Amino acid sequence: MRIVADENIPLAEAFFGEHGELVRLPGREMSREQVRDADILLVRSVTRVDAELLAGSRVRFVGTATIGCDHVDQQWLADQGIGFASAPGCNADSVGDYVISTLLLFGEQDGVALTDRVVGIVGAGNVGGRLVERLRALGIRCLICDPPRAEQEGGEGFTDLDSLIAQADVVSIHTPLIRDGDHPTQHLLGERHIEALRTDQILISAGRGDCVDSRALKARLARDPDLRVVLDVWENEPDIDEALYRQVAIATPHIAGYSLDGKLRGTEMLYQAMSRHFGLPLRKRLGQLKPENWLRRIAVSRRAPPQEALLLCARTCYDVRRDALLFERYRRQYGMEKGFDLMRREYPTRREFSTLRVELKHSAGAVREVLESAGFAIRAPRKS
Ligand SMILES: NC(=O)c1ccc[n+]([C@@H]2O[C@H](COP(=O)([O-])OP(=O)(O)OC[C@H]3O[C@@H](n4cnc5c(N)ncnc54)[C@H](O)[C@@H]3O)[C@@H](O)[C@H]2O)c1
Ligand SMILES: O=C(O)[C@H](O)[C@H](O)COP(=O)(O)O
Repeated sequence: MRIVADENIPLAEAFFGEHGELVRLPGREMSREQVRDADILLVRSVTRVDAELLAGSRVRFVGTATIGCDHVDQQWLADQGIGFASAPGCNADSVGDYVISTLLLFGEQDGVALTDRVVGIVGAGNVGGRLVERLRALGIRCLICDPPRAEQEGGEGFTDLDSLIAQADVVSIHTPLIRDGDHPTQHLLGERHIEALRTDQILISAGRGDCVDSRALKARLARDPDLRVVLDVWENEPDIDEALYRQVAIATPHIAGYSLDGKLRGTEMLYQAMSRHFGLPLRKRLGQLKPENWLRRIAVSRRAPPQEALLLCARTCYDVRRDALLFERYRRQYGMEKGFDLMRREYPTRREFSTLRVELKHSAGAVREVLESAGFAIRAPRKS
């Protein structure tokens, strides 16, 4: 078989190599001619997969190693009998790490404890839902706006977007890009909502760029530069609005989910789906191929102040400021459009909180509770 894969899918050779010739291509530039003779196409979110790319090709299976699927015309694939798989949840915890790093940073800057801020999560699926679990375990009050879930599960525990914006200190958006239907998310955070934000609120957007009306956001920030906005996703990536880039408090080039663990999970999920589709045996497992975190463990004593231990462990794994600084360096050196994608291609290895083993000399206590809630792997003596 001929397999065409985005060059940013790690371990594609290890997982798919035995099934045929593997051709690596830059995702944003994949053309009709390049994929015409492929049997399998493996993409990330930067390749538009539709009739224009695939009509008349030999492709029988398409996989996207991402959570988001708005770049794939799934109906067209189904109509053609082409198999399709995505990687639901693969990098959900990485996005959670990104948000927790951001909350810790602002908490430290403002001298405000994590638990003193109410966090409003818009879109509580794999990403937002898992984030809510971690934040609540940390003792943080969370509000959830997720109308499709509210409809299915009954309204209890859910709030509407207006009330969430009125009550939360942090508004964190984790919705997919949905262009039609009962609950579209394109410009979900539109001018009215953006105007309703208070200057002392924090807005985080890590779902898809089009979920926030960036023109309205730009206008608001021009009048109110103290409003803190964290943008990981943008309209018109990679050629994003430079004026907006300069206005936001933290700007990153769509890397919230870019931990090695999240990406590798995505590759393995596609391998499993592809094997099922073609009736092939599963010979490879991520456990055999995944590198260990080079920082294997960190030891914390019972005297450690829990919040300081959390800050230290979180920053040891991931600090969002590193990515904001790196993005600025790439932008200066290569310009926005090229710098945006180059940083993503050369992204330094980042590991999830869950790969850092925290050793405690005691079985229980506040430090353990906090670190476990944040998602670290705890090793402690058994309770006697
Ligand atoms: N920045 C990144 O690196 C990154 C990484 C992973 C995922 N994402 C994006 O985040 C999105 C969400 O990921 P997920 O794994 O949680 O997806 P998911 O499908 O598990 O959950 C999405 C949730 O959004 C809810 N939703 C749908 N329409 C809504 C609306 N109008 N208002 C509020 N909620 C609504 C759904 O009911 C669902 O619970 C992905 O589709 C992807 O676009 C971004
Ligand atoms: O949907 C996802 O999984 C994420 O947005 C993912 O991190 C996107 O990565 P990309 O396709 O941009 O490499």
